[in-house]
Amino acid sequence: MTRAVLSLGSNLGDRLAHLRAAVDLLGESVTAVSGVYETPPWGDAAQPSYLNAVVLVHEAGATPRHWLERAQACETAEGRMRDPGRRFGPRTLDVDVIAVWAADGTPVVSDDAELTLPHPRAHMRAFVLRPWLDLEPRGRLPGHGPLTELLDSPEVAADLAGVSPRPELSLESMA
Ligand SMILES: Nc1ncnc2c1ncn2[C@@H]1O[C@H](COP(=O)(O)OP(=O)(O)OP(=O)(O)O)[C@@H](O)[C@H]1O
Ligand SMILES: Nc1nc2c(c(=O)[nH]1)N=C(CO)CN2
Repeated sequence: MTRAVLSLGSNLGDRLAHLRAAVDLLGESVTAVSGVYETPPWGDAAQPSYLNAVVLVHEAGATPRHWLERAQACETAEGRMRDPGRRFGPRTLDVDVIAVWAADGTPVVSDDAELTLPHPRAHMRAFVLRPWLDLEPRGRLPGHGPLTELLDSPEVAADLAGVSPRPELSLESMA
């Protein structure tokens, strides 16, 4: 069994439908789905706001690369286009692999550019940490510490002020 945290984001088209499609495609691997949050764009301000959520996934024998492939399959299914000139630009669906744990609970650490684990920018992103906190109030980002402490850091706390719950947009029924 490997366990992973995946983040979902969308700021183009029917944002909620893209998030729902990801939960649907991940299917029975999904064990928990966070609330949906409206979040200001991070890293590239000139774009629409995002809807973000986090899912927990489990699957017997799944490798870290399996989770990357599942994430990328979701993005492809939702028509994700890459603009090489705009690293943090708008997208129909972004699915990032935030962290993966081996069967014995050990976090996977990787500096491979194809799959860096934990995700190298997750600790700076209120749009990842806040939805994850819904699911694991005592959660820890491997190598960085408790979610609560990361959310309290000045940089993340400033972004957190702009992160708004959208309870009317639940993904829960999709799990
Ligand atoms: N933990 C990870 N999760 C997802 N992709 C990763 C990860 N580590 C490395 N990558 C690689 O990053 C590449 C770019 O991914 P992508 O276009 O989704 O980045 P991005 O979403 O624009 O930026 P960010 O990763 O900061 O959210 C992918 O081809 C993938 O191989
Ligand atoms: N609020 C928010 N900002 C982002 C997001 C995202 O999912 N949410 N994803 C990005 C991809 O690198 C860049 N910026």
